[in-house]
Amino acid sequence: MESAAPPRSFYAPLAHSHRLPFLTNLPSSPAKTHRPLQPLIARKIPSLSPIVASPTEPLRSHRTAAMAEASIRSEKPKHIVFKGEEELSKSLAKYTADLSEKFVRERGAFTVVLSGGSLIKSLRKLLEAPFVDSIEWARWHVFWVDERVVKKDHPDSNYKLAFDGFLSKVPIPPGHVYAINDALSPEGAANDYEACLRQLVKTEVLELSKDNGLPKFDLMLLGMGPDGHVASLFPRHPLVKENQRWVTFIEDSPKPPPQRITFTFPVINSSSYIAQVVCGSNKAAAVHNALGTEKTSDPLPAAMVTPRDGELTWFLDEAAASLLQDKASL
Ligand SMILES: O=C(O)[C@H](O)[C@@H](O)[C@H](O)[C@H](O)COP(=O)(O)O
Repeated sequence: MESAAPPRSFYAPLAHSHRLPFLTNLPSSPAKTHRPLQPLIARKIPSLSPIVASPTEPLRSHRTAAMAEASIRSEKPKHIVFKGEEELSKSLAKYTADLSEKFVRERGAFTVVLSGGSLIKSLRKLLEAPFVDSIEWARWHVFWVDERVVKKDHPDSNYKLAFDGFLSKVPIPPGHVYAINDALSPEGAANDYEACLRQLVKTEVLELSKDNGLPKFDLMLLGMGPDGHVASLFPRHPLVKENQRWVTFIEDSPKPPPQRITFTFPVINSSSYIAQVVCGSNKAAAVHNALGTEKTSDPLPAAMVTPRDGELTWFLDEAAASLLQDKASL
């Protein structure tokens, strides 16, 4: 039995009680957004297994056309439940490092898409041994699945969140960190970001899916809001149906701030690997709803994450998984 969809609004206005110090030297151009703080470390890690506790095939490459077109899933995606966020973050680091090693070996680059929110904190184990020393950071290319249209030094900026908590601590080349142009309107920033992606296809940093001509990111790291939104694609918002644009914009986001840009579902679902990282009891109802297999005409955005030819894994803590039937934790 499915739980009812969570109520429409979970979002009280944000209190900006403690503004963080302004960052300096953060140009608007996507080509130069980030300063590496450490020398490059390029030692390869030995071959590692694809992921812990993998109950299904590592990569679902033989999905039927009908399955690929489905807007809601017809099978239960892989999910892993951890006792707590600490255990989850260790596994997420290994999962990410393994995929980094795989894609760097296979094609010399690793395209990683970040979201905002608590995900960034859950990436902290990548900053520790053995991962910090073994990952080929110079081969990483970092994108955002969604971004708030604010200046890069604003406390609401997903770029700032990721820079302060993660990117400033690893030697990813500045030109490989693709932040939005924060001088533009939401529409302008979405157009600019899409143009940036199209340019990266030309230079072969980004691959295209052979079957649908959309960019195929190696790894997308998604969070989920308590209302079941992913990226800036919110329940019952028309943008969840956008299927022409790669990147679009929203000016009435129910979660503040209202102006954002976001990848669309066709692009999200063209990824090779997607990790849906969710912690906390306030998300249990949405997790239960999204991981259900019953078809509904009004699926939560989180249930619309259905990679066409890739692998989706949910990383859950016990609290987020508390309403699931099969919630044995690692
Ligand atoms: O910019 C944003 O608002 C995020 O990208 C958003 O999609 C986030 O990932 C979820 O709201 C989960 O956030 P929490 O993990 O903080 O709940």
